[in-house]
Amino acid sequence: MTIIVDQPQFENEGQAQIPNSGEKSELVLDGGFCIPHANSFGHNFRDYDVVSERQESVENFYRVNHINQTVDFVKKMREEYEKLDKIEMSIWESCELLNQIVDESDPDIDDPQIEHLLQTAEAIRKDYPNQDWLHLTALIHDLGKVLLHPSFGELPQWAVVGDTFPVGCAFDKSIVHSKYFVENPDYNNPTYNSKYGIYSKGCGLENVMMSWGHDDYMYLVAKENRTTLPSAGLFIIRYHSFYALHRSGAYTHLMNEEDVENLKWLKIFNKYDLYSKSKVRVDIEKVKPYYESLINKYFPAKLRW
Ligand SMILES: O[C@H]1[C@H](O)[C@@H](O)[C@H](O)[C@@H](O)[C@H]1O
Ligand SMILES: [Fe+2]
Ligand SMILES: [Fe+2]
Repeated sequence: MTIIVDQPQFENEGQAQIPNSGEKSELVLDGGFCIPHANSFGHNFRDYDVVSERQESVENFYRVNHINQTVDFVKKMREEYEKLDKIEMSIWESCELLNQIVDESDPDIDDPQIEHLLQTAEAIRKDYPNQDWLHLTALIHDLGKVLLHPSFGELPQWAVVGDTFPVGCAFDKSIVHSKYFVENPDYNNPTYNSKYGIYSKGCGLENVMMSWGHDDYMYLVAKENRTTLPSAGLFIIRYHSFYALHRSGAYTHLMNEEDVENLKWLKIFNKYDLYSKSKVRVDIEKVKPYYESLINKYFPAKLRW
């Protein structure tokens, strides 16, 4: 299959690997996908400053998030959730659980999350029909938001949703509402507030501690339950909220070669994650058998969470 790249920043970076087939081919971005002009509230996507009914609460969300996401907090969360001792549940069951949850950080959507999962997955499936791992990645990318549910410790919104960023090195200006980092205890700590902080050039994102939330948690669940998804799928799950990297190009000095390859897929995925958010409903019962077959292919029947 030969498809063409239409995004300039990829032009000189060589060709991207199709993880499942092992063959090299060119990638099409937006394989026909139409990017809408406005979100479901009639505003631009990811406009965090426009006056809207959600602006104030979203800004307040980021204030609390930026103050509390510290190196110590992330270490504690990783230790707690690595145990995977909360519940046993299938992927589909967790999709249904997510239906009760609304994300307070998102200026573009206030629908139940299962709509967003299916809208993303169906949109990407249409443009990349042969990449079934990408369809499943889209379906599960936000499942880590179950952390908001009482069975998972009912974490506060600031510890589950919103954009993510590295802790242990300087907070970048491109992070949404970055002014609130001045109140973060790590902000004035010389060990943590330089460009590299506790990291080194090209150390690889897997060695970087990200702010704790649904991305890192779902990555952990998928990996520890031995998913057979390719590394690009796991990368998308783990870094899809890292807008400072995939949108603004910050923190690239921490990436290694594998990150550079995987980032190409994340950039493709992001278009569907962001711009498929709409009021158009997907017929869940109709598409369920297809996604169940993918879940069986890439995951065990029950997962430890
Ligand atoms: O508010 C949204 C939402 O929480 C998404 O799930 C996350 O991936 C985005 O990065 C964030 O901006
Ligand atoms: Fe997300
Ligand atoms: Fe999402």
